[in-house]
Amino acid sequence: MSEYIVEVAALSKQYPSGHQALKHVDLRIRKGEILALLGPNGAGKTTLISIICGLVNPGSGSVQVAGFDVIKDYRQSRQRIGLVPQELVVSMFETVWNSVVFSRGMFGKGRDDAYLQSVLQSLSLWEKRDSKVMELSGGMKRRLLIAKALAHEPEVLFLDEPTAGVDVELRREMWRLVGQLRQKGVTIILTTHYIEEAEEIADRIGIISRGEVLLVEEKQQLMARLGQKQLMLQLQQPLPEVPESLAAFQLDLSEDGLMLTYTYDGGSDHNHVTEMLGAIERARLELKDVHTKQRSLEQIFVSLLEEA
Ligand SMILES: Nc1ncnc2c1ncn2[C@@H]1O[C@H](COP(=O)(O)OP(=O)(O)OP(=O)(O)O)[C@@H](O)[C@H]1O
Repeated sequence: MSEYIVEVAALSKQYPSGHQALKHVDLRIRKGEILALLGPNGAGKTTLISIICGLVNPGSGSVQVAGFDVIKDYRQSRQRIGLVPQELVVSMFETVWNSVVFSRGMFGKGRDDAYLQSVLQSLSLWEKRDSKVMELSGGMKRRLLIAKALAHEPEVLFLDEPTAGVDVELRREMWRLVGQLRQKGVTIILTTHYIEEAEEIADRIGIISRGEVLLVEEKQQLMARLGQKQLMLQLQQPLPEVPESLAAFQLDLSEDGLMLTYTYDGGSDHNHVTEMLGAIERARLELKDVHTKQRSLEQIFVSLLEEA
């Protein structure tokens, strides 16, 4: 058995308009991971997800889900996938309960009311089971989309911008659910414009720009490799300028003279923090407080896109 649940190889897609939305994309998604796909508007994320879910025809290349080709073995591969789309695609006159029953049936799964009840409960929709979709609030409709995507017990869940326009509380709730699903072994792929979210929740980060995958890397590794760190030293007494003996460390002195900042490479084993602190002591500078700051995923993302 392969350790990958989704395997995309040499995938290219040109829309009839002539727009090349994907260029030779290779991507392998591991069973049970949470992969966040980041990229600016129009980068090709939705196109990629739609091809994996069998909704858009690939131009060239191949896509397999659990070993099944998304074209040749469409039903087999699609059965394993739950998709939470960006936009609402639900009949407004249907009740909540009927719409999840329908979603389950669509993939040939036998009826299992106890399971569907647990899905609705985990999304705080059980009380609304007899309500029509049009009677739900916007946040509830979004949760219903997730319930529908989970109705047939998929192995892989795609969440395309799940938290766009969603309030903070619901967003928290969604991430809690994503965490629970992952514990059950569900693989989760999400696209988001909220990079702090990806930073918090993802195991790996993929960055897409102009139809190309720029990188796919473990989040921890990416943060360590590209995340500069800063050590900030708050002084007891203001300094008029950085002392000569500390020049080698290229410290930055704040305008009020009370803060020295040392910036170093967070991923390198060879930083000079210890030497710098020794030099501070020899210069007889008294410290009031010390704290560190790490460059965020958002800053890393922006600079990677600029480079590209
Ligand atoms: N059906 C279509 N016909 C022609 N061009 C399309 C079609 N769908 C998408 N595109 C184009 O393909 C490119 C990629 O779009 P896609 O929706 O995949 O991007 P995205 O990364 O999901 O963007 P966003 O973050 O805005 O959702 C865009 O330039 C878009 O205009």
